[in-house]
Amino acid sequence: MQRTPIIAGNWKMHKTTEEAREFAHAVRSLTPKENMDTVICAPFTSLDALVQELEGYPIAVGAQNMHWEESGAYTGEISPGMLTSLGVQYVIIGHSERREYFAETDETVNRKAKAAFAHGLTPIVCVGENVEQREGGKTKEWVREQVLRAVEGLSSEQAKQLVIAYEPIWAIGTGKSSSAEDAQDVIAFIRSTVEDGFDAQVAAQVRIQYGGSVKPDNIGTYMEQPDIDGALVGGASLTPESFLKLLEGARGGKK
Ligand SMILES: O=C[C@H](O)COP(=O)(O)O
Repeated sequence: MQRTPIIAGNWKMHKTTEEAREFAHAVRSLTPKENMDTVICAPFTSLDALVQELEGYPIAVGAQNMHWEESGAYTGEISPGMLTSLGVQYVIIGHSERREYFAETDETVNRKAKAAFAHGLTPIVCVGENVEQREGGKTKEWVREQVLRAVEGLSSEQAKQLVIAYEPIWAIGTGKSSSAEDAQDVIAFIRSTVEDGFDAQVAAQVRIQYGGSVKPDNIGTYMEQPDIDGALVGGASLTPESFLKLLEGARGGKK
């Protein structure tokens, strides 16, 4: 099964709208078109500008969160329909920073994943263990639970289109990336978990990224792994130079 690799930048809480426009100008015509999905997940305030600046170029735009309801008394929240009306195509759901600082739970992740599909958005669902869980040998047990709770109630057709990002929390923003072999091991396990939740066909199609201190000089080693279909990248996605080098490095790893 040939899966299209997907590289997504997650800008987190970085860049004004003007800075986002400048970035888009710098990268749009240089981004490789063939056989790779490229996404920038930006703060809400830059989404509209990015969609406009990147129209006709091979870079899709994603949000970093959303609410699951269509509308209502949820001060400060953004609905799925608000995102699609801008032309946003992806949404990160359940990033560990949202789970840690903003009370995101497996239940809200599941609601958001369903809402994303109901609106034609592709969810990038994040899972991953913390350092205590890793050291206690609990990584697989933990991510299995996160994955199964996230996909509960999705149809097989939806699950096939899902993107899962495996991001060990201890590797995020620390410079301590997981080895490519360790990441492959957990990601193959996540794929078998999807098979348990659905079937082998769904598991063969779901795309699973690695995230956590991915840089231009190590992305190729992840992309060489059979079950790793891309990366969710924070810090190294913030400058046009580094972002373009990531894409180059990713292409080199997936021949
Ligand atoms: O969403 C991205 C991850 O949190 C990874 O961030 P990082 O590449 O800065 O380690």
